[in-house]
Amino acid sequence: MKLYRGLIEATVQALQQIFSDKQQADRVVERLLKSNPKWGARDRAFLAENIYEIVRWWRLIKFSASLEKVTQPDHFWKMVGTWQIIKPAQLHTETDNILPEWAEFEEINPETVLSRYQEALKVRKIAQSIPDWIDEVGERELGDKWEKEITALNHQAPFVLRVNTLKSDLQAVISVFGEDKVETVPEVPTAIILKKRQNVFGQDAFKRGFFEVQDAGSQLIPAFLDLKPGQTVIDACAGAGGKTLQIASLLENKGNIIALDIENYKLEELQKRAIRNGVKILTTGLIKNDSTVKDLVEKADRLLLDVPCSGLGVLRRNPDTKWKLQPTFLNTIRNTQWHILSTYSKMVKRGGKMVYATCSLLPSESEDQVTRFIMEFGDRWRLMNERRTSVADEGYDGFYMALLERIK
Ligand SMILES: C[S@@+](CC[C@H](N)C(=O)[O-])C[C@H]1O[C@@H](n2cnc3c(N)ncnc32)[C@H](O)[C@@H]1O
Repeated sequence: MKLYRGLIEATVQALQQIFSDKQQADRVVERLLKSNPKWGARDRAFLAENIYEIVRWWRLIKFSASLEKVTQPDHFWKMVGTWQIIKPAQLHTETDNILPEWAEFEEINPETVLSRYQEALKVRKIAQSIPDWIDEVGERELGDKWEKEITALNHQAPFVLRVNTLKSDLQAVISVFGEDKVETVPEVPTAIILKKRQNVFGQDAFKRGFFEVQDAGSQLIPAFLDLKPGQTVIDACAGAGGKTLQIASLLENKGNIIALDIENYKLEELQKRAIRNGVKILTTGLIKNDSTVKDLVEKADRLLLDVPCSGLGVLRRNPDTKWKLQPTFLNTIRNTQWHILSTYSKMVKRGGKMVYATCSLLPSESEDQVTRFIMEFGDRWRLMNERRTSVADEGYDGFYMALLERIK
């Protein structure tokens, strides 16, 4: 595709906001597209993809561009120009890689770039474009599996919908897009993969609550809770409620859902989504201190702990996480996860069940936390089932889920 100056300027600006101003990539892209409604579908797709791919391959591009740091506007231009040169090889596309004769690209020598790129491919952490410390943690915790997972995490994620069975059904949502435009997922009966990315949020079917956007692997987590209509379910880290809404579907709108979080704006968003989804059994509660949890001791038939985590399992969707995560955050978040697991679990009734889930590939945030829990509380709890989804082998995002039963 011919490079249009306006689009490349917008790309440079967006990257400055992400890397210099530390803004979230998805928000930057969303704002950029909203503030330029006249751009056509092709330009919008080019921009979003170009920005995400540059963020994903930042370290590889920086090496190919022979840049030590990227702080000044000319560095950002060099990064964007360098990406256009290596993009066909990196993404196996047929796009040409000849740069326009713009002053900002004058100093880029394509031959040097391509030779540096070949060198980069020999070193995993540069070829896979990850910080040293993430490569080290990944290898230490996952061993041989790390390389194939991180390789898979560097591909664009599929675009997946969850059919809201409170308002619609699989066939009806498929017909909104057309049989030939979608794929289904045998293991996940409410998941539909759109073969081509598109803006679904303007669709009438979305506004009427027939579907939500949710990865198929994520849809396995509420299903893991072994839900029955009529139960009281607490979703203790509900966020904006992707999984809460699915829980309501699985309960067939019968019973009670109490959705908690420490961030009020997320619960407000959940309430809006719940109205769109036709959810009638939801109460939300802001966790301000331990008393919220104390008031709910032994109230839940089912508890979902979709705990905050490193997000390393969803790097395909949030590639900027690689650059924003700090090693110290891992320790802090493991402590938070342990606090949530060891204290929030008291909200489950005797005979009730809970699911502990993360979107991390790391056992230290997942399996190890559950092992510690069973070691400390094994007289009251038993581990019933555990599942890890593989990005490389199954194509889902990388989730961990454990189903535990309170026996006493
Ligand atoms: C992985 S996200 C949840 C995603 C959500 N369940 C969904 O499906 O969309 C983790 C959530 O935990 C919340 N959180 C962080 N610390 C918490 C705490 N101590 N207690 C409860 N929620 C917490 C965060 O605000 C965040 O919304």
